[in-house]
Amino acid sequence: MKIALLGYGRMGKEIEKIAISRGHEIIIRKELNDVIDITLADVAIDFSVPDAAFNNISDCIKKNVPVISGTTGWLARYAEATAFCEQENGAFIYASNFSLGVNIFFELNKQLAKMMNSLEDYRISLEEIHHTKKLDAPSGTAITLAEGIIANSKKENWNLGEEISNKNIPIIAKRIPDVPGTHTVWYESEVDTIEIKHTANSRKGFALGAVVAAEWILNKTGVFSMKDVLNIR
Ligand SMILES: NC(=O)C1=CN([C@@H]2O[C@H](COP(=O)(O)OP(=O)(O)OC[C@H]3O[C@@H](n4cnc5c(N)ncnc54)[C@H](O)[C@@H]3O)[C@@H](O)[C@H]2O)C=CC1
Ligand SMILES: O=C(O)C1=N[C@H](C(=O)O)C[C@H](O)C1
Repeated sequence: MKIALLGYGRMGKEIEKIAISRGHEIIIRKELNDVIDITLADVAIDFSVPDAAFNNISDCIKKNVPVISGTTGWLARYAEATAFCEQENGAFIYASNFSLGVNIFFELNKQLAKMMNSLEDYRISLEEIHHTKKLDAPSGTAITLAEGIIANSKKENWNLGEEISNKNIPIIAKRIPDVPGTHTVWYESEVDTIEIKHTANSRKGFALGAVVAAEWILNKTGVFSMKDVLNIR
């Protein structure tokens, strides 16, 4: 496949290595306001910055190039992007986290939320730890985890910080140099604690998942998720 990388930072470079090792070619490495001809690519992979993701994605959809996006922090415009994709008969996947391990962790988190739903003695909280260069907080992955709990419990919303009520899920965001991404969900009572945790050891798992998604979306139209790509049911 001929791949356009929209964003050639830490993730763009990691994706390039994996893509080449799987026999693909990187034909575009877009940074900032570079002018590119996206139609030269079979597929585009966007790991850019929150302010750029929506325009990068809509440009691909407009020009009929399937697009994978892992950029976080732009989700206020996600519904607009999916509506545009449906309207234009495009192909689009967004995932807050492309690693296989985290996508399994998402399902575990939903199951645990269902099991804990009626146990009122447990206080829930979420923590995400990332490197100090990360622009957004909380992480996209922490938001997906919180949404998974909300869909399967009496919780109604999440908030950044330690504030706790019956209805909310507090998300603590920590920034520590060089941490690729660690997410923990806690249920704490007076007598014990249940903890589920995912630790990324490097960015390789995110990059591999993004390339696998790019291979999968070729010749498809529609809005998909990593659940579709990985066939998780
Ligand atoms: N979904 C996932 O599995 C993962 C998502 N991420 C997310 O991916 C994004 C990128 O992460 P990193 O590579 O670590 O950041 P980075 O800061 O190393 O790279 C972002 C790059 O985007 C470039 N950029 C700025 N404006 C642009 C534009 N208009 N078009 C194209 N590129 C532009 C920047 O110059 C920079 O090189 C972040 O939002 C991060 O949260 C990161 C890891 C995994
Ligand atoms: O910025 C990062 O690095 C990461 N961002 C994603 C997120 O916001 O969840 C995924 C991963 O945790 C790394």
